[in-house]
Amino acid sequence: MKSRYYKVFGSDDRTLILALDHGGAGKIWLDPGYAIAASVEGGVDAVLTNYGVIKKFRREIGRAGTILRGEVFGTAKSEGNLFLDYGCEIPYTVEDAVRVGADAVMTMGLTGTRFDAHNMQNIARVSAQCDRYGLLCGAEMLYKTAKSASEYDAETLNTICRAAAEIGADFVKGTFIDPDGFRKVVSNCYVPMVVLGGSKVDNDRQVLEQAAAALDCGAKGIAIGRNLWGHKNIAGMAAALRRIVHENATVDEALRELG
Ligand SMILES: O=C(CO)COP(=O)(O)O
Repeated sequence: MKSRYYKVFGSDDRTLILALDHGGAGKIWLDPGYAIAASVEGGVDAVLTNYGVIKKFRREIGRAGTILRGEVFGTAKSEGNLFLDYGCEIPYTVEDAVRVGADAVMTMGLTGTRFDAHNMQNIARVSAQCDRYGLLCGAEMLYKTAKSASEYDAETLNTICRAAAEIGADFVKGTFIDPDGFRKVVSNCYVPMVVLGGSKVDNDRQVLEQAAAALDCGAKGIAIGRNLWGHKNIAGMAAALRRIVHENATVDEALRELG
């Protein structure tokens, strides 16, 4: 498991992850091989993606860490709300993950709905299986109710992230909130926390600033999707983020990677 840990996290215990696991949410016109190759060229540590993408684009992933998205959420054409109306299901086994060369499995810890316990049990099950095979289990911790889309106070974020660590997640992916609140959550979540990206913005500085702020509060990395694979210069953006994650560069220094 240690060697797989260091495929996902660098020797400084930090990670930059390309998140290409969105279920058809805008990326379906994208060439995954191109996005992966450019991100790896720019210096991502790991690629989080779906089973079929791993199988097809193994060459492009190359030596980067490989994180299998465990769930299949349905397509963007589904009726109903993917998160609120269905429990998460993980059709792949950890043995399947090993077979495609994954170093970790990412599970969806969607809380706040009537499927909360079901989804947490998925994490527990995958975590125990991952231990058996020496893979890491990541848990993406979200809280959504019919009323609140994804608004987090520190208490809520702390509850769900800590719960994931307690049932066996080796690292937790969560949303960045205000710095003071986030710092408390990170310090209470005794496994590494990685922050997720966010909706597409046309402002590189803003993306880099948010990454730097999260790391400054103790996050061990970032998992970034739309603002990386949706960028016109994917390799440059990955290189800029890498400077923030692994070199403690300032945002101005990192921006130079983008010309
Ligand atoms: O981690 C992520 C998805 O799994 C983050 O994706 P976005 O950056 O597009 O929000």
